[in-house]
Amino acid sequence: MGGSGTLVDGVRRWFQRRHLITSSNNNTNNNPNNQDNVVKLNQHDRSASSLTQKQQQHQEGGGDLVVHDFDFSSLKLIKVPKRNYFLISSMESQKKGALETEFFTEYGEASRYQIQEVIGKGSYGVVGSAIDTHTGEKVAIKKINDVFEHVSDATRILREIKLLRLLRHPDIVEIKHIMLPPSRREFRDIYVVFELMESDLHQVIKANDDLTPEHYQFFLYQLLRGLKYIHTANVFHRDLKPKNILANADCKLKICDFGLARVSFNDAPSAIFWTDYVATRWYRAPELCGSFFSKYTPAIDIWSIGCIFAEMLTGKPLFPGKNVVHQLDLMTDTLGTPPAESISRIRNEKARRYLSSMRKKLPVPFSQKFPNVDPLALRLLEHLLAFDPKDRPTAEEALADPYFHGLANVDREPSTQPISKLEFEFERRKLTKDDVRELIYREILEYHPQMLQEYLRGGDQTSFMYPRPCSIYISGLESPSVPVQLVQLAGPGRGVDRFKRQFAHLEEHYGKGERSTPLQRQHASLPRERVPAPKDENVVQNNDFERRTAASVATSLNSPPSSLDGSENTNAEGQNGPSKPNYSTRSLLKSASISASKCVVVKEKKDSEEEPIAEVNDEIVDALSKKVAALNA
Ligand SMILES: Nc1ncnc2c1ncn2[C@@H]1O[C@H](COP(=O)(O)OP(=O)(O)OP(=O)(O)O)[C@@H](O)[C@H]1O
Repeated sequence: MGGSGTLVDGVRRWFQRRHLITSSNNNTNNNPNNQDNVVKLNQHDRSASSLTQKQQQHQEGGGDLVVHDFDFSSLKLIKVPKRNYFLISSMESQKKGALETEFFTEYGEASRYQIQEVIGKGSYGVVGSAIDTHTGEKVAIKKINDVFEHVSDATRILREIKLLRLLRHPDIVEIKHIMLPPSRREFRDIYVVFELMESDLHQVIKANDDLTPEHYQFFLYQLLRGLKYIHTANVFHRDLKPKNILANADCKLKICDFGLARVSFNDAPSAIFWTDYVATRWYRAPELCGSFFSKYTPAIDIWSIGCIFAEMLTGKPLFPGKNVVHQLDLMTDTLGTPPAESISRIRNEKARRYLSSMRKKLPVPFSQKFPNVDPLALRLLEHLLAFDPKDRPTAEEALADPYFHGLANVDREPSTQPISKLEFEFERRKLTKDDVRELIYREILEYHPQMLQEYLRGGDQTSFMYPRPCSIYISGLESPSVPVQLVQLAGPGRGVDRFKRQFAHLEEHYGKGERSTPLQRQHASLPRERVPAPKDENVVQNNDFERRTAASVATSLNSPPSSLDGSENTNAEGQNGPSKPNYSTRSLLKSASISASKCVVVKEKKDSEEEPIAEVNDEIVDALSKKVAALNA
C-alpha cells in the first residue's frame, strides 16, 4: 500500500498522459463524497461498530488495510439528472417555513436527520435525502414499510442489510446506520441510512450522450473492482443492472441492491440456491435463460457487467429480450450460435436440444456492432460476454486485462475473505415472521453497540426509548409548528407517528402529477420447499400472472416459426428466428421454469426489462404441449 501521494499522483499522471482532462471548467468537484479518497478496509472484523473502532485504531497506528482510492476529480463531470420526485426547493421550503417538531421517540435518532426530499422509490418504500446533523453529511434514508408483511420480503431485507454490513468497499454502497426500532418484538418499519449518491447508472446513460472513452474505462474498472471484492466474499450479486449501480457526477459508481444476492457455500444444494431467481432478464446470463446447469458460477455477474458495459457504449440495452427465448435469440444474433463443444457441456437436455436445433448464426464482429470504440475495450467486452461461462474471465482477471493498463493496480483492488456460513445460517431453515424480526433486530443492533452488548448479555430489551427531547426539521409540511410541549407530553408513540407521518407526507406527494401507481413489491421469495408461501399471499396476482404467462406462451407456440414471443416476426437485428421453435421453445420455457410460480408477483411495470422471469408451471406447459401437439397433428 503506497502512500496516497504516490498512488493519487500516479493516477493523475496517467490521466494526464491519456489527455483525460477534457474541460478545465468542469473540473470543480463539489461532491463531498470525493473529499476523502482514503478508504479503510477492515478485512477481518466486519461488524459495523467495530469497523469504526478499527478505523480509529488505524488512526492511532493500528494495522488495517488502507486503500488510497482514486482522485478522479480530473475526469469530466457527468450529468446526473435531478430525479423527478417530490422536490422541495430551498425557496419553497423557506416560504413555507421549515417545521420544527420535537421528538420524543423510540426512533429517537430521527432527530439527527433533516429530511429534504424524496429521491427514489423502490418496491419496499421511499428513499429520502437528509442531512445528518451530527456530521453535516448528506445521507439517503430508505424507509422500508411493513417489513414483516411477507416473510419472503423480510428475508430479502435481512439478506441485504447483512450483506451490506459485511461487504465494505469503495465501490459498494455503504449503510451508515440503521435506526433502532421502538420495540424489539413489534416493530414494522425500518429506516436504513445510506451514504447519499446523486443518481444511478441508468439515468447517467440516458442523460449523457457525450461520455468519453475514459468514462467507459473508469466505470467498468470500478464495477469490476467492486465485483472482485464481492466474489471473493463468495457472494453472487445476481441482479446487476444499470439501475442497481448508483452514480455521482464525479464518476464514482457504487453497486447497490443486494436483495437478490446469495452467499455460495460449497455444500449448499445449488438447486435450492437458484429456485427463487427472479433477476432482470436483459442482464441475465445465457445459462440462466434455460437452466443450462445445475450449478452456477460467479460468471453470471460477469455477463451482467458485460451487458452494462455495452449499454454504456451505445446508450441502449444490448439484449432487451421480451422473454427467455427471445433473450437467447438476441444473444445468439450477436454472438453467433455457441460452438458444439459449449453446447455439449450443457447438462439440461432440453436446453441442449434447443440450442443444437437453432439455425446456425455467425457472430457479428464487435467492431461493427460498436463502431469507434477502443479495440481493447471491445476485446474485453467479448470476453465478458462469452456464451460459455467458463470462457468468461473472473473479475480479477478482467482487471488485469490490457484495457486497464496504467489504471489497474492490485493494491487498490482488495479481495476479502469468504463470508462465514454462520452469518447465513438462516437461509437453511424455515423462518417464521418472529424469527426474521429477531434476526433483523439483531442485525440493527450492529449499529447500536451498547444495545448490542446488552442484548448479548441477555438483557430483555423489548422496548426502548430515548428519554430526551430532540428536534427534526421537516421541509414542506404545511401545518404550523407543533408546540414542543405537546409532542413531549404525547409520549413516544406520538413521536414515532410523527416521523412516520413525515415519510407518509413525502410518499403522498411523491411524483405528484407523474406516477400515481401504488407501490407493489416484487417478491423474491425463499424457495418453496423451505418457506411455503403464506396462505393468502398474492394469490390473485399470481394466478393472474400465470394466466398471462400461459397466454403469452400459447401465443408464442401458435405463432409462425419466426416469432417466438408472439409480438414480433423479426428479432432486433431484423433476422429470422430459429427455424424449429415449436417443441423446443416449449421445452426451453419449461426448463427455464425455476419453480417460482408461487412467489413471483408482477411488479409495477416501468420498463419491460423489469418483468420477472416468465416462470411457467408444469401443468401449464403440459397443457400447452398438448395444444401444440394437436395443432401439429
Ligand atoms: N444511497 C442512495 N443514494 C441515492 N439514491 C438511492 C440510494 N439508495 C437507493 N437510491 C434510489 O432509490 C431508489 C430505490 O432504491 P432501491 O432500489 O434500493 O429500493 P428497492 O425497494 O430495493 O428497489 P427495487 O424495487 O428496485 O428492488 C432507486 O431509484 C435508487 O436510485
